[in-house]
Amino acid sequence: CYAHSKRERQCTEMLCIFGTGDLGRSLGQRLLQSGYRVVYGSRRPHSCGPLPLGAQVMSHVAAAQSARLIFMCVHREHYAFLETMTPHLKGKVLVDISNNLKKDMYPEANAAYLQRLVPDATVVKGLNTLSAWALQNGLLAGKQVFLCGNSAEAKQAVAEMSTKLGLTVLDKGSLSAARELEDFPLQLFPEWRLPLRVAVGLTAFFFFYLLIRDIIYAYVEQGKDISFRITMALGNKVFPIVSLIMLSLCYLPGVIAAFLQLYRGTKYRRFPDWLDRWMLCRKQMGLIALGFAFLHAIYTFVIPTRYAVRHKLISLVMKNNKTTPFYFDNTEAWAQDSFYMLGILGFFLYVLLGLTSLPSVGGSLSWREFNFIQSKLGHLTLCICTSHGYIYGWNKFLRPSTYKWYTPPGYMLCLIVPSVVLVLKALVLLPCVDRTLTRIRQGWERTQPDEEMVKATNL
Ligand SMILES: NC(=O)C1=CN([C@@H]2O[C@H](COP(=O)(O)OP(=O)(O)OC[C@H]3O[C@@H](n4cnc5c(N)ncnc54)[C@H](OP(=O)(O)O)[C@@H]3O)[C@@H](O)[C@H]2O)C=CC1
Ligand SMILES: [Cu+2]
Repeated sequence: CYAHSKRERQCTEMLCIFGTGDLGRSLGQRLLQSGYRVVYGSRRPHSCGPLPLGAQVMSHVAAAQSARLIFMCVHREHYAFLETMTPHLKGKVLVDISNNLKKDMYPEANAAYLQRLVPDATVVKGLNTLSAWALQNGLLAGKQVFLCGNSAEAKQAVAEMSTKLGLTVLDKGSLSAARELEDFPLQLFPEWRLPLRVAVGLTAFFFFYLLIRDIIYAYVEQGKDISFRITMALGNKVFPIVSLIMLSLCYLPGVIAAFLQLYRGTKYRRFPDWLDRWMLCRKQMGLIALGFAFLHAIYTFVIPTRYAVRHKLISLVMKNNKTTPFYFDNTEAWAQDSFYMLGILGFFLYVLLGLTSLPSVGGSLSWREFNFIQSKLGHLTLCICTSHGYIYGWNKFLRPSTYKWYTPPGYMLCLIVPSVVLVLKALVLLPCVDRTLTRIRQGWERTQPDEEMVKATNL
């Protein structure tokens, strides 16, 4: 290659791929499209099937000699063949892309094993979160890949190549991180696990609670069979309750963290693990809350078409027609209309929050805009939805016409949790508290002159 500028030289750089399987072929095709030259190392260079146009194929040894960067697109089980050719791999950079089928399948990470087999080469672990499918279909733009390795220079070479393919590279440090990297593709929604468990737990709890309280109790006590309510009415109680609690749980760790920082007077100490984990799944909590709010909205829309509700309304009107005239009650109108108004507003804000949590939308906002929407509007949403809940409770249990001697504890719970969050948030927003917190978050104690230093310089 006689190109002069560094750029041109890179463009025609020769890269080597060991293995002509799915991943090898897709990666080679992608590299060729990005302007690299590609040579394959194969056990059977003459019968390895169709390869991307423009790629060469040779024996492993010959291929290794014509490039410095070698991608290992071979399963770990077959690495042993490298042992016989270690002299030809001296000084080469071996990129280990391999994955395993299970966690902890082998005592050491694949990359560590490779390094042990070929001690004179430099191993870089990475790109293993890519798939042959994504490579082939060009779904790479902005996708994040991880690298780790002991040689900064080798990592740099792989990172440059990855950037050229349109990938975003994240350096995970030395080769000892290989294990972690190999576990990434085996993860199953890790950040969704906790929120989903909480949601399922809450749903189950409130479902059975309401089943016993509303339906079984009515049957046992009054002999009334209202089991049809399981289908709609029960769900439309469970969903808003779970939604509201999940939304509060999404904002609770934020205020706890603020109080912890206030208490400690510093932001330089790590949060306890449980709080860390909780903070990391706030987005998922919020999205699940949005899902339940959606269900609640849909269930509410069909109420007027429900047989039981129509029947109740019609008999009410007939009863009123016969006896007393049907008065228009202003208080009633206020109670009902403000209940719906808050519900609609709350739901609208909910959706807005959900939209801005999408990476494509959130990414286009400035930090301040994002923070404004997620924190200020988020707490406003919580406030509106909680008020919606309070008015519901007032209509249902406390108004003179509907008065019941007690409010069900399950219902209270769904109001207590968000109320606590809101009160705590209000405390944090008090000017004096807010000022202290801002100072802590700006790391003010680090900017204070160190007393010892002052003394020393005075001396
Ligand atoms: N497929 C994918 O989407 C991804 C795969 N990976 C990893 O890439 C590696 C390759 O995967 P994939 O391409 O799907 O696998 P394939 O089975 O499709 O290809 C493996 C290739 O390895 C070579 N090979 C097989 N046996 C031996 C042996 N005994 N000695 C030397 N070479 C051998 C063969 O090439 P030849 O006949 O030319 O020698 C074969 O084509 C794996 O470690 C996998 O974990 C990582 C991320 C995604
Ligand atoms: Cu509602």
